[in-house]
Amino acid sequence: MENQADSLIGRLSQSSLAYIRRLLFRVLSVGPIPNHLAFILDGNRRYARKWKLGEGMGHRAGFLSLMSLMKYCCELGVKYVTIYAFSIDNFRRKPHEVQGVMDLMLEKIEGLLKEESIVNQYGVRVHFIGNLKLLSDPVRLAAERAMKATSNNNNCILLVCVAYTSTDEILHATVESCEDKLSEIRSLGRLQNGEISPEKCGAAVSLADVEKHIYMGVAPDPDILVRTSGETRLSNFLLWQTSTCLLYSPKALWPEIGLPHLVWAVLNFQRINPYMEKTRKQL
Ligand SMILES: CC(C)=CCC/C(C)=C/CC/C(C)=C/COP(=O)(O)OP(=O)(O)O
Repeated sequence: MENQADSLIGRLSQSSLAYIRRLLFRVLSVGPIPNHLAFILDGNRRYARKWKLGEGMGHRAGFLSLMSLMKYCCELGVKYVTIYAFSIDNFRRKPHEVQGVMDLMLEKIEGLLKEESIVNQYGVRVHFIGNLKLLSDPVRLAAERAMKATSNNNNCILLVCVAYTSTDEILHATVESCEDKLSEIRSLGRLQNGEISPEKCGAAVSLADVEKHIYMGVAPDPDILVRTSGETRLSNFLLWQTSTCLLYSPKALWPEIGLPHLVWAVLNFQRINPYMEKTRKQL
């Protein structure tokens, strides 16, 4: 009886919170809503140390925050959410730590495919972005399955950057653009002696060619980049895409991030949006 009463109170408080959130989002929607939010999930290990949790528990708590935030973003009408889940440099961490994050990732990607997951409840399409060849077979295959299974969802798009760094992304896009250009030149029969200098090929490559091959080409540039734990570095994340975006670095560790941070970020975006629009037009 007591348990039933507890769960009824729990459900009621959940639904009143959801109601207050809807009202809040309606007020926020009077102003412009960002189309794309990007997050650097910093501070998971520090959170585990702060609360004397076991190793890996910080990343687990971080995943829960990610799911709540994803839900709020969908409710608010944000179309794209990008997260820096694992950088190429993170592979240099202690092997058991890398393994811990990869095991968690595999478990959570499989969880995303379940019917009751936020991805399915909110119609989220998932993209994995980065040098996916660097992932172990089970993680890469799970990522591919998730991309395929959610490919018809179009309410909101979650871009998970794994085995990603911006410099690797730019290098990869540049090489592919040069290869494209080379085969284009070859097919037009413009090669006299079968050789072309790298300088000539490079000169023929345009900005649009590179952007066609950039991993993040599936999304517009972010409007806001949030890095938690008070750090103000970009750490090789979305360098190509953040020239005009608002940066916000709350003191909260990633597992502590919540609705107030999202609301604050959106209010700041709304305050500077007229100026940002002008800068974008001048580019
Ligand atoms: C399926 C899916 C999307 C899973 C995501 C799982 C998740 C929360 C990954 C975060 C991994 C990571 C290296 C975060 C950075 O915190 P940190 O370890 O650098 O912590 P610190 O800043 O305190 O050192």
